[in-house]
Amino acid sequence: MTVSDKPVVEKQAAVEKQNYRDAMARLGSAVNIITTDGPGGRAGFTASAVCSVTDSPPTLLVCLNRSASVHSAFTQNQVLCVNTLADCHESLSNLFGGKTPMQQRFEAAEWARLATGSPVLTNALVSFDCNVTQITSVGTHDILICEAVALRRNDDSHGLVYFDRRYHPLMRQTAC
Ligand SMILES: NC(=O)C1=CN([C@@H]2O[C@H](COP(=O)(O)OP(=O)(O)OC[C@H]3O[C@@H](n4cnc5c(N)ncnc54)[C@H](O)[C@@H]3O)[C@@H](O)[C@H]2O)C=CC1
Ligand SMILES: Cc1cc2nc3c(=O)[nH]c(=O)nc-3n(C[C@H](O)[C@H](O)[C@H](O)COP(=O)(O)O)c2cc1C
Repeated sequence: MTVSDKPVVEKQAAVEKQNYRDAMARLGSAVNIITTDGPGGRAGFTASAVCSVTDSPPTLLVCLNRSASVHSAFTQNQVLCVNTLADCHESLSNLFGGKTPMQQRFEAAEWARLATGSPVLTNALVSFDCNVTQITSVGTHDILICEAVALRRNDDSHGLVYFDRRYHPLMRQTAC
């Protein structure tokens, strides 16, 4: 039997936007509510485009569409909190991912503050309170490079994954 070691690749002149989104929908990711407060006002939005960059200094990145209504608040304030959602937060994620007025988004949950003054979701799986240290534009989005200055964890919560355009609970292994 002959086994080809070459993967099957569909040749295309260019990757269409819709094909790209359909492909990206197959990458499962954590869901986060990114918040800010300061001179630019209080704001928050749902984001799956969040990634760890380096632990020295502790740095993550957040991709934010420049056409989002929250964009100017984040670039003016230069601080943000990444609140990673737990399995109970599906409706909160939809609220912060839609066209809902800002006050209505924040009224739906309880918030605290850590070092930067950005709203910290009290029952988030984990919260990273950050200073925005660099902003780089790529295509439609700004990549916000963020240095964590305070952390808060809820070690008993289960996780939430966004995969195939739906939310899925991710259960923590419990001792038995
Ligand atoms: N990175 C982003 O800006 C993301 C934006 N969204 C927005 O949330 C809404 C619902 O999304 P879905 O139900 O997942 O269906 P969808 O078909 O719009 O997106 C499928 C996947 O493509 C990627 N994606 C979507 N819009 C993108 C954008 N403007 N820039 C870069 N990547 C993008 C994401 O990985 C997303 O999970 C849409 O309006 C979408 O634009 C969702 C996920 C990520
Ligand atoms: C599951 C999910 C993930 C999302 N991820 C991102 C993201 O990573 N970056 C982004 O700019 N927008 C993302 N969005 C879209 C924003 O949440 C949405 O555009 C934001 O609420 C701004 O909307 P507004 O202009 O009505 O305020 C996502 C939406 C959903 C539902």
